[in-house]
Amino acid sequence: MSSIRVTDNLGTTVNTASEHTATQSCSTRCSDTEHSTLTRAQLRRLLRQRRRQLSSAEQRHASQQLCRQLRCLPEMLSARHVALYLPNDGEIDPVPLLSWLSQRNARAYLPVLRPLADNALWFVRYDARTPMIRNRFGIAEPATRFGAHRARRRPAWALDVILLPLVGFDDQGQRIGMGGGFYDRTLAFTHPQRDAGGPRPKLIGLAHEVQHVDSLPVASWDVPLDAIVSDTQVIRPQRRKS
Ligand SMILES: Nc1nc2c(c(=O)[nH]1)N(C=O)[C@@H](CNc1ccc(C(=O)N[C@@H](CCC(=O)O)C(=O)O)cc1)CN2
Ligand SMILES: Nc1ncnc2c1ncn2[C@@H]1O[C@H](COP(=O)(O)OP(=O)(O)OP(=O)(O)O)[C@@H](O)[C@H]1O
Repeated sequence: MSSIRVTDNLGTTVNTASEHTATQSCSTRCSDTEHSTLTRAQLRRLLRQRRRQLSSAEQRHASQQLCRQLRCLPEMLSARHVALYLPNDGEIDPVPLLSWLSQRNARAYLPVLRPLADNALWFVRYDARTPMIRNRFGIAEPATRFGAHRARRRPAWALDVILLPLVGFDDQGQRIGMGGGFYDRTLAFTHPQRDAGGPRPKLIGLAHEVQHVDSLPVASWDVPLDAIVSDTQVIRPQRRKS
């Protein structure tokens, strides 16, 4: 079984022993050597815990740094239709972009859990007048009845940029999300094995730098990202071959 060594910027070392397990030990910054086996679910829990532990001041600063970098990306500068998200569970906050998008006459969209329980997303137009509800995970989203009108949403292929919330990411552009597969299902048409060359949005993952690990296991359904932006850097992964 191959083992991938994963070191993150907190000094935690994770060796992924297979697609589903990872071995974690503390290196330089930890005094003791602790070994444990991490499943994908455990890694998700660890990284979610880290982002939740950031203080409000750290969150605010990270959000400012994130948005400063996003405002310089060519994809963002040319975008007319941009999907983002309202932060939850310590996610890095892209909301300050809303006023910038509006000044540029670009439209904003939010993910909405599709009502027919197929675990995929709609992207529904969002502004100050949009009626909101809480979805089954407690995240605010445009009301389902509002999004049910086709004119108020946009198919994923017709968006210019989708900003995706990440739970973890690596230098190769791999990501893990909340574990529902919502983005992977919705964006499966962009997968290198399915992509027929039609229009597709640029996929930009957003996360705090504390969610950065050296290497994540790849699942066959994972859609590759065009870029990842954290509070400190922009990563442009090499496009995966189909
Ligand atoms: N801000 C934000 N909005 C988003 C997402 C996201 O990741 N972030 N999503 C991205 O997909 C969708 C919602 N997906 C989610 C998937 C799982 C959980 C979650 O908290 N899962 C719990 C289990 C909850 C339960 O089963 O009742 C957990 O893992 O602890 C939350 C959102 C749509 N909107
Ligand atoms: N294109 C797809 N078609 C069907 N099932 C899928 C697809 N993509 C992902 N899934 C399923 O979704 C589940 C969760 O996938 P995964 O752990 O990769 O979620 P995630 O990437 O963390 O979540 P998200 O995509 O919402 O950010 C997996 O069990 C997988 O079988």
